Amino acid sequence: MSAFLPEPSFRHDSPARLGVLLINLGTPAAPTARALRPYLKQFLSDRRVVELPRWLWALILNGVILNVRPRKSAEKYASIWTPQGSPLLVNTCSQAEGLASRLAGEHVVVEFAMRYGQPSVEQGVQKLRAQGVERLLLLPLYPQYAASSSGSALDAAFAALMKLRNMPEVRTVRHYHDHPAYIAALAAQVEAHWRQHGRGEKLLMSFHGVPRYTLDKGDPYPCECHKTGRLLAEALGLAASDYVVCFQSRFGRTEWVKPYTSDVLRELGRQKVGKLDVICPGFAADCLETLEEIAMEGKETFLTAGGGEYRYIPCLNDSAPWLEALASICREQLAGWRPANADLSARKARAQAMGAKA
Ligand SMILES: C=CC1=C(C)c2cc3[nH]c(cc4nc(cc5[nH]c(cc1n2)c(C)c5CCC(=O)O)C(CCC(=O)O)=C4C)c(C)c3C=C
Ligand SMILES: [Fe+2]
Ligand SMILES: [Fe+2]
Repeated sequence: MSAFLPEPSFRHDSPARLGVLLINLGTPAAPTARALRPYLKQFLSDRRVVELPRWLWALILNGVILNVRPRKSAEKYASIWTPQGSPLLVNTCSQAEGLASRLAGEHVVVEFAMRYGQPSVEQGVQKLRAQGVERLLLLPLYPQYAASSSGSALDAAFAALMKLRNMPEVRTVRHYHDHPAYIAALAAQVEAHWRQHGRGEKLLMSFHGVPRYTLDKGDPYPCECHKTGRLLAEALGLAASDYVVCFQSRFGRTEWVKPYTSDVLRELGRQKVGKLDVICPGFAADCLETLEEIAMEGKETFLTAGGGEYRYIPCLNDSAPWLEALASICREQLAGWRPANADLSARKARAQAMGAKA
């Protein structure tokens, strides 16, 4: 039997179609310990995510984490689950729909996939191939590059491509942390919040953390987070003392990049900050880490420490400025591929002209 997947039967002489695959992290199928276990096993077995020696990590993961964490995480997921499902899945799906409708007139098809869980990256690649996509843009939805997020998403896409006999041409967006359209969409999100609720005393920007050793080994992630923070502050006209960049979601016992969001929230509470605005610029879509850890737990930490009002600003989700930004990021990458399409339309026009003569 062939090692390669059968090719979909589309016409090879039709115009080369462009495709975009949006890739996000993934989410369990249900907010239950039963669904969390395989999801966490897949996620935490990724060697891009945990870099401990394999044998040691297998002992810790199977012996401790997978016996304890699924139940605890399931409770957290249950607190944010919507009637349509996991917020991350719902938001990513509507981003894909919004992007597809913006690019539909440009012969570009869009699918989304999840690095862990469903719909898988392999399914995403196959769906695009089945629609005749010969030029494929891979777009991990993480604005800042980390080996454990964007790197791993691209690994999964390349692994899926390895199984194809007839590979498409491929481009990747490895990050967009300083893209003007992304920064403008974030600024628009904060400004809309300010218009509704008034301006807070400080803007806290919380990014997902990574282990400190990844920075020491050359991962650019924390630097990209700081750059996003600085550019957003500039776009909003904030002074250095008006905002703070910090890192959330610490996992395990090793040191992660600092300052930790929980420590900063406690400190700002102690300082009796009256109105704190909180945004998570590193998450394109609201999810467990933003809705539970930041909007709920973070609020409690701040208020318990003596803080005043805690105002969580939603992620970009399917806001119009963000979908426009996403479409621009795609168009820039797809641009170099267009001349070939133009050739094809010229060929089509010639064929039509010849048809008209006949
Ligand atoms: C084990 C270490 C982890 C690293 C490294 C890590 C990096 C990382 N993660 C995201 C984005 C998300 N992570 C989410 C959940 C989540 N993250 C970890 C661990 C690491 N992440 C765990 C164990 C979990 C599962 C939930 C839990 O049990 O607490 C999510 C939310 C998913 C959802 O369904 O809502 C996102 C998004 C980035 C961007 C990143 C590196 C920069
Ligand atoms: Fe994570
Ligand atoms: Fe978390």
